[in-house]
Amino acid sequence: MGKFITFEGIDGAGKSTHIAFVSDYIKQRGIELVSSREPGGTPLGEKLREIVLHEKMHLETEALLVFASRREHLAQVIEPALARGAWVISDRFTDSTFAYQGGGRGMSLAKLDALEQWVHPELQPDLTLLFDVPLDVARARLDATRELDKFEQEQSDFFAATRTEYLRRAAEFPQRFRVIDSTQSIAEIQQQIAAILDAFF
Ligand SMILES: Nc1ncnc2c1ncn2[C@@H]1O[C@H](COP(=O)(O)OP(=O)(O)OP(=O)(O)O)[C@@H](O)[C@H]1O
Ligand SMILES: Cc1cn([C@H]2C[C@H](O)[C@@H](COP(=O)(O)O)O2)c(=O)[nH]c1=O
Repeated sequence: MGKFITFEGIDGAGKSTHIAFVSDYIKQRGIELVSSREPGGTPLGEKLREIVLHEKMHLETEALLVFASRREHLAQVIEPALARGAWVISDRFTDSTFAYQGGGRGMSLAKLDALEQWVHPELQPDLTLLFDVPLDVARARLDATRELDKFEQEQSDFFAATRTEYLRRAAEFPQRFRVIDSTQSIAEIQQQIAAILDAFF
């Protein structure tokens, strides 16, 4: 069985910046690696991603769509890869749903727990890297770089609640979460990630 590593954080925290570094670090060990993302990761999931990131909808519709994308992602990509011994890294997974739809939008965590139990009762990431930054730092990074999607246009109270839920989950599941202070330089963060991975191999 392979290992499953997830990347999490509020928009602009910097998680995508470090995926190539982690990918290279793992591949250097001769390990087969599958790199993916959510929502998305499959042709159907990418169509759902477009809808989730750009259409307004009821918060529970949003949660159901991200879990639908995840079900397909698990069936088509994650589970077969892990079963053949490959490692999988995913830019976001279920912690994002708890943080964004639960924390940010205020959806019942009990309903999200039920969806998680339905969609992946057995599977949890082996390691979750949570990139944590104050909201103003994340916002400044996003404003400097790109056109903002539906979530990125949310106000600071949404991201404050999202970040709080992430940190709550990190405290709840300390065995798999590693919280990275993402205000550090990219080089410092990579050093920290390398130490985390060295301990994990
Ligand atoms: N530690 C850092 N110091 C300075 N700038 C950074 C740092 N990390 C990332 N950035 C810059 O911030 C911007 C956003 O980074 P990135 O796209 O990795 O964020 P993200 O958390 O993946 O966002 P999203 O979830 O919205 O995709 C990029 O321009 C990136 O170069
Ligand atoms: C998996 C997942 C994602 N989201 C949100 C979080 C982000 O704003 C976008 C994905 O964009 P990224 O820049 O590629 O990280 O989708 C969500 O609200 N719920 C989820 O479960």
